[in-house]
Amino acid sequence: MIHVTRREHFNAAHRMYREEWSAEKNAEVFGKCANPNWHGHNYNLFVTVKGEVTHATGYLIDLKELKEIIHKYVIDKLDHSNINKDVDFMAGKMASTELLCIEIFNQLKGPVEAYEGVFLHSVKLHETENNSAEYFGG
Ligand SMILES: Nc1nc2c(c(=O)[nH]1)N=C([C@H](O)[C@H](O)COP(=O)(O)OP(=O)(O)OP(=O)(O)O)CN2
Repeated sequence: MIHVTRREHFNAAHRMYREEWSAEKNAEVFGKCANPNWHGHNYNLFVTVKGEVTHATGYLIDLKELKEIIHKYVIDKLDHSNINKDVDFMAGKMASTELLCIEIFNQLKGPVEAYEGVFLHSVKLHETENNSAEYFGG
């Protein structure tokens, strides 16, 4: 069993707030992240797949193909987007690092595992240099 990781990058805007809460409560819970002016992050995404190496190629999966999957299902939707407003798989969800990480995993699981013998192991998402979330499914 080998683990192979592809790193990707996207820029996106978001805001942490709940419509049903007052401005005061949003500010109390989310601090500067609730500011009505949207703010952006330079996100770094790490997608790890696992399985056995194919003898003939020495590959688990061609990383060019993994890149294309990540772009089609995730990056093309998120890059230069407003996560709260523009991204179909985040509709109705809080734009936190945790939920974004989980939903990216859910987007990628089917397309990655359409490759025989390839399994999605984890998705790790850095919102800032210091803040990240990692999801292993389930
Ligand atoms: N559990 C979570 N907590 C927070 C999240 C989150 O997604 N999940 N998000 C935020 C903010 O959106 C943002 O990530 C924090 O920004 P900031 O405090 O500026 O983070 P830095 O790493 O740049 O700041 P340092 O304190 O200088 O490390 C807040 N909480």
